[in-house]
Amino acid sequence: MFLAIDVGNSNIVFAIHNEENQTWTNHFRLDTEPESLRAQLAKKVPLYFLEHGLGPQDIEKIGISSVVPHINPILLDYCQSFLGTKAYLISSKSYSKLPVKTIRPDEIGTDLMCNVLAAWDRFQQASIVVDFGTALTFTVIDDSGQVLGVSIVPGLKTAIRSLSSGTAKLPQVELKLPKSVIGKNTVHAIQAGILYGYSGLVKEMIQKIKSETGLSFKVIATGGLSEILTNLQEVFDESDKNLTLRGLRLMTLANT
Ligand SMILES: Nc1ncnc2c1ncn2[C@@H]1O[C@H](COP(=O)(O)OP(=O)(O)O)[C@@H](O)[C@H]1O
Ligand SMILES: CC(C)(COP(=O)(O)O)[C@@H](O)C(=O)NCCC(=O)O
Ligand SMILES: [K+]
Repeated sequence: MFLAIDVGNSNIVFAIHNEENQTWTNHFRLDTEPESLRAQLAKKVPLYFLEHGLGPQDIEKIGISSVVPHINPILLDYCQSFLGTKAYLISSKSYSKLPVKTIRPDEIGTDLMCNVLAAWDRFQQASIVVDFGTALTFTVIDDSGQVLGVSIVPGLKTAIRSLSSGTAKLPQVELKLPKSVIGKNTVHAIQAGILYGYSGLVKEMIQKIKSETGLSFKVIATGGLSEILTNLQEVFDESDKNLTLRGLRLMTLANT
């Protein structure tokens, strides 16, 4: 079995891929910044393995994508000592053998490269990957697999959190699309502004990317919050919460 570890700014996702029947069988999430990551790893991972009848011997290969560098040594050490496997950490050196290319390998997030690799594997054509994570990102590849660039805005939860923490009277609200765009109370006002505002943002970004490049794109949604904007379904050709994990696996296999 293959273990994918995707370290984002909010969550560390652990996912197991069964190489025999080619399915993702198990997922679980840890907070990226818990009190003590080492303690959580030592407690939660073994418990999860135990509950699902898994043991370290079941894990044949491990790949890690991380956009939170200080977590890396902790995870690498954990994989070696608890799982007995040296994990492959995706880096700027991981891209040379891939069908997708970037001119700024040292800067672009490894998660975004995983996303476009999985998109390419799926469609082999120009694509825009929209990732609804801590940040909301648009990663654009052309029809030769070249990354044309990335656009980044605060993610949905990040926007709501920053609005609440920057004001005296605005609460944190549930990420729920209200019926009306005109808020009738403070909670609805924030939900209307953020959720309808972000829907418009996503549509405008996709439109702009299309008109600026003149390309015809597949548009793929991913990320923990990709199902919040239910009114955007027609905008996406595909929605795949496992996109980053799929790319992470392909990139690890291409390099190990
Ligand atoms: N199934 C889910 N339901 C609700 N919220 C989720 C779910 N999965 C993830 N989230 C939340 O969505 C946000 C973005 O998650 P994720 O895409 O994993 O972000 P990142 O990659 O930046 O860590 C996080 O705040 C996370 O807690
Ligand atoms: C843009 C990101 C913060 C997204 O991270 P996430 O929302 O998944 O936690 C991450 O991909 C990153 O740190 N990228 C480096 C900058 C770049 O891609 O240009
Ligand atoms: K992510």
